[in-house]
Amino acid sequence: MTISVIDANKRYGDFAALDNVSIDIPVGSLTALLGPSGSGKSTLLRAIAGLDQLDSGTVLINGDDVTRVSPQRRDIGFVFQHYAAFKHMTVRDNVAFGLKIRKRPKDEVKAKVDELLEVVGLAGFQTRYPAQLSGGQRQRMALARALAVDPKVLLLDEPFGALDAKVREDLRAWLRRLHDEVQVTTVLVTHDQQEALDVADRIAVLNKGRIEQIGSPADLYDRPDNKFVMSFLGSVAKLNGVLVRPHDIRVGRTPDLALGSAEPNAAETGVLKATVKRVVYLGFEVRVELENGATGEDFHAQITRGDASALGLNDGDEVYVRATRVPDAALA
Ligand SMILES: Nc1ncnc2c1ncn2[C@@H]1O[C@H](COP(=O)(O)OP(=O)(O)OP(=O)(O)O)[C@@H](O)[C@H]1O
Repeated sequence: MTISVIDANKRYGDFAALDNVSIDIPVGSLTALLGPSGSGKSTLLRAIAGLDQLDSGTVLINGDDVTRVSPQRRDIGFVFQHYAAFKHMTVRDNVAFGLKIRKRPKDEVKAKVDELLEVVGLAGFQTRYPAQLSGGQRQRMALARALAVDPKVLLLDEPFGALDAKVREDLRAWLRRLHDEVQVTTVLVTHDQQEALDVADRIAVLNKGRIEQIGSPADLYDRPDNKFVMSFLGSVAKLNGVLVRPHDIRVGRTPDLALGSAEPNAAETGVLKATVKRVVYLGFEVRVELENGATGEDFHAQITRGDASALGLNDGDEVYVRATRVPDAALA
């Protein structure tokens, strides 16, 4: 179901948690709300869920104005970072909860729960209690519970926030597959740009209660609208005041590395002197950690293994760098 938020405003005292926010979330998409702490992500999600009232603005779900409809009647599944499972209930009963209160027939409940536990990879865990699950398994149980009532919309507020990096990564991949399978319109709140790039097909970047940009991960990464989006989504280096991506930096032994190049924007940063501080081999790519000769600032360039071995870089070497590509936003 399409979700539209139109001109949403929410203030806490003088503070604008949402400042005239409008967003369309297409049916079946997995949209990430991404932004730093306090940017308004959870406030926007809670407004979509109906858990908080907006001061002004409208929320439409599939064209219906639900702005004043209670959360229970919005057909929404919700999962928070710290999911509160019913400790005294088994996994099966936790997942069945929403169906039971809707008084669905017993065999239907059992079939649905078994199917969902299969989908979330918890088949065989039916009779365990939440305390007997790992953190990642508990979050998957929470997702199964949210999906049990066939919500029109699934809202996830940092659902993997409390878990360690490896488990987060596994769950991200899993959520992506689940979403491809179930195709429920999903909105995920995260402050982790890697998570957003990894899992979402659309990302809305929030900053200070406003939406800076909405687009596909590739759009935001390659064609950011402004410096905030550029810096928030991916690493940047500052060369002569211009923001560039580390893989758009060329490293050479001599200053003439800029000559004879047809690459656009090459002149924007000019050629800078830098000192190699460390060379880190990351597999296919090599990260060259550098110190800007003019400003003393640290930055890094990401180059191929082939280029690195051709250059034969050592710590302490003096090199020259320049950008091969500068997004328009970096110059604005
Ligand atoms: N009930 C409240 N009373 C007062 N201020 C609030 C309340 N809820 C949220 N805020 C403020 O509104 C702003 C936005 O909060 P919100 O939770 O939406 O941010 P967020 O982007 O989700 O941040 P985080 O990633 O830290 O959860 C914050 O500055 C927060 O302090």
